[in-house]
Amino acid sequence: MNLDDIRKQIDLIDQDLLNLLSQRADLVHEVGVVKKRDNLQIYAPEREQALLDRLVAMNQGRLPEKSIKAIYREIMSAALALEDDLKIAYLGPEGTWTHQAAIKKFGHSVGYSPQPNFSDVFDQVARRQADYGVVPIENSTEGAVSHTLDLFVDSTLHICAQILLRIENCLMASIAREDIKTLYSHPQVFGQCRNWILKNFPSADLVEVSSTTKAAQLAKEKAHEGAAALGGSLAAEIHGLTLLESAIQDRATNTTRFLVIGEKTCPPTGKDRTSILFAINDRPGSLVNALQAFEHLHINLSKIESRPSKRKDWEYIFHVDLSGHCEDENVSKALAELANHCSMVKVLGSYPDVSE
Ligand SMILES: O=C(O)C(=O)C[C@]1(C(=O)O)C=C[C@@H](O)C=C1
Repeated sequence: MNLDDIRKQIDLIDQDLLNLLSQRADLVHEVGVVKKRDNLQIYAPEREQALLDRLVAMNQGRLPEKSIKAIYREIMSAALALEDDLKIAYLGPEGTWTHQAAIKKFGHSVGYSPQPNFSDVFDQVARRQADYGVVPIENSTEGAVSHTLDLFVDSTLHICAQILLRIENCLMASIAREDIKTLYSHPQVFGQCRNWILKNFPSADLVEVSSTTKAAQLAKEKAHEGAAALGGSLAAEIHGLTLLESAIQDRATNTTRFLVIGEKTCPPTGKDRTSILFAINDRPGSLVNALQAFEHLHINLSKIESRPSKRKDWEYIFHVDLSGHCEDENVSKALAELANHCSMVKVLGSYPDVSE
């Protein structure tokens, strides 16, 4: 077959695909009407997960899993935009890793609202100026994002999904490498690239700023002072900087886990993760006793962080992630047992335990 003949066949298939997508859009519109009538959440992570799992399992063609997921991410993004004028708040400005995580989850058809800091992301969702928010919670090299953990303590919002994003940091500048005197970046990124900085720029000044996009902007504006930035390649693209070195993070697999926050949590999917926080009574053995609730019910704990309560010196709040959904029988029993040892227990949410 010659090229023209093959392209004619592709055109016919695209016509069919578009017709099918339009039929899907009509049904999605109906879903939106029902959800609004019944006051249900527009974004349904449990349904998205089930749909993706089913498509990947039934795929017998040439398309790799990654491509099927990327295509359907955008189909469902278009669906979300058709159902409602969805707005997602994230730590801006445009081009930050949080922005990229948000796009990975919600696609390109929904609206985005960059915020200057984490508390404003929480605030926008709480005041219904945004439908959902995206915030980083931990990095595989640098650990917890403590500011996010602290914001959950007084918030009424819930976690409804998680996003895992591989973070590849770069050195970017509009000057030559040998002229660099100052490095700008977000503190988390400095932490992720600590060994590389010590080896390559042991005497450079390190200046912490609120985001990697801001760092790129400053590298541009202060180029004459020897400024460069560390961050993602999108930040370099936005501010027209040259990538002088890529993949400078100390661990190749460097990954950040982000959370989607909204008014409600997510229904069970069969493979879920639950995030809780609690404060224990100040007595010997309290923490051990509290955690034994999970051992008794064979529940795996994947993470524990402690943060100062900020109410009383040397009093702590513990943040724990566990396998299972808060509606699962063993998890709800463990949470009830936990409450006997604590002055406060709060379930932040249960959500699909995706590994990408
Ligand atoms: O099934 C739903 O609840 C929908 O809103 C439809 C749909 C889809 O495109 O399939 C879109 C958005 C939701 O997050 C999940 C699925």
